[in-house]
Amino acid sequence: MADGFEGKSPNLSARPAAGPSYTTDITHRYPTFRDEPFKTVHNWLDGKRYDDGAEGLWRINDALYDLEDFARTHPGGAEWIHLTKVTIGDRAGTDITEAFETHHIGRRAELLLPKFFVRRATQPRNCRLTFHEHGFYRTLKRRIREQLGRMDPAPKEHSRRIVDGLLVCVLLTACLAVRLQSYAIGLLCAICVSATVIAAHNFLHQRDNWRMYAFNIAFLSYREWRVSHVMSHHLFPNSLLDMEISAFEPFLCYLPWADLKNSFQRYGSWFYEPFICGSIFLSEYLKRLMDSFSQGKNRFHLDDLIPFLMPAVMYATNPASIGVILQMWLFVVLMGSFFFGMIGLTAGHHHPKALHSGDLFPNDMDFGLYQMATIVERKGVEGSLLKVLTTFGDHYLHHLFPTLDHAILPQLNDVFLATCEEFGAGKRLSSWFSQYIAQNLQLARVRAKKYQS
Ligand code: HEM
Repeated sequence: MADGFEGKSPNLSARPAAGPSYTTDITHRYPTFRDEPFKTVHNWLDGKRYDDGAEGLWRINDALYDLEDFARTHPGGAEWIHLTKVTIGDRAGTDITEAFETHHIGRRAELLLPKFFVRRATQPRNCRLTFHEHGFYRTLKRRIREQLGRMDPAPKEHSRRIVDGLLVCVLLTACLAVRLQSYAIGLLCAICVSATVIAAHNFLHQRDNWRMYAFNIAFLSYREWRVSHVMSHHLFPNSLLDMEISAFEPFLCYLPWADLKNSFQRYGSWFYEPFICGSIFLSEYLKRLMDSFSQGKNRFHLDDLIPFLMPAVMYATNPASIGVILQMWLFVVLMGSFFFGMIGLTAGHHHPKALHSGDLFPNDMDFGLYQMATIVERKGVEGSLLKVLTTFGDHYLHHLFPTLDHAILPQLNDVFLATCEEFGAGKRLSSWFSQYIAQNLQLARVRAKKYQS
């Protein structure tokens, strides 16, 4: 099927004909559970298991593996492996090809893999993206691997110091804001909260480490983001599988599908979007609460207590009334969420020049070239690690190799740009202001475009 979907799908009658070698999304099947009212990570994982049909095992390319016993000793942490397998009815197992390819730059994982081989898969992969040996992604990965051997790892320490410093700033400004009952300092605290959460995101991509918990400071969960951001958004950006698109629907509709958004959604969203941004932190927590009650399964972990660290410190250091503390805390969380949302939604994907599901692109696109086509990077932060870390900067390289610390990415830039040139893939950059305008234009866009390399 070239331009339609197997299984459930929306009305695509308004789409231009794709033709035999073009497609409008990277998967064959319309993602199961995508349109459930609660866009939870558990629904996403269940839907992916159902659609991947990995025959009860883990799939990588066209082979099936049993990683049950390996999970405990996986150097990146057991969670990654556990998240990707749980059975649902007679469909089970997950295709982890993209996760495996992007999370292991060295050859250790690849050499270990045959130990867990069970059998060849009987069905083709649901995802159309390819990893050919001499294609863009694998070529770049080989060159990055060589470059990593020559690289200076010392700057990684700067990333750690930045997150530590930001955490201290959050707690200090939170206490001061309550003591002086100053909403101006509260606003400063909110900026620090947003910066801390974004900088901590660098660490949730890596092997388990304590700084990933800083991501939970204001109600988000590093564990859930390992699904909605790492496994969904990073691996399948701007596609139907991207939770950072589906989670905002029907309020913010970034896909250019005329039949899925009315004029109010296209243009009204320009005005109500800031309120949606302000509600991201709290609504994620509420969603987990409601999911726990409705499914009768506890979705909470000990680290979900981390958001209460801020009010606890406010209370411990101030004689102010509980009412004042609660008001200030709520203000900081709402404003922190607003900054986080505005920075995140304009970081690099929602731009009319970026490829989205519904646009036309080649059927067997290289994974790396697809990633390149879905990004328009915000310029103006390069050269400052603090700015890069706190604004989702260096978006191209980070998307392609998410486990690499942002601090070392500049050392890989030359090899990256040379490989891009060789494969005719250009970096696209845009200013903060034009990125904001472009994001609104993308909300309004309904006309599909054709991919051009
Ligand atoms: C869902 C799939 C998987 C994910 C998301 C994942 C994720 C990760 C992460 C985040 C790291 C740490 C990388 C770093 O901080 O540099 C890692 C390391 C590693 N993983 Fe995985 N992994 C997956 C599957 C596998 C499989 C199937 C194997 C092998 C059978 C494997 C073997 C390894 C090895 C050997 C390392 C250490 C890499 C090194 O030292 O070079 N992983 N993985």
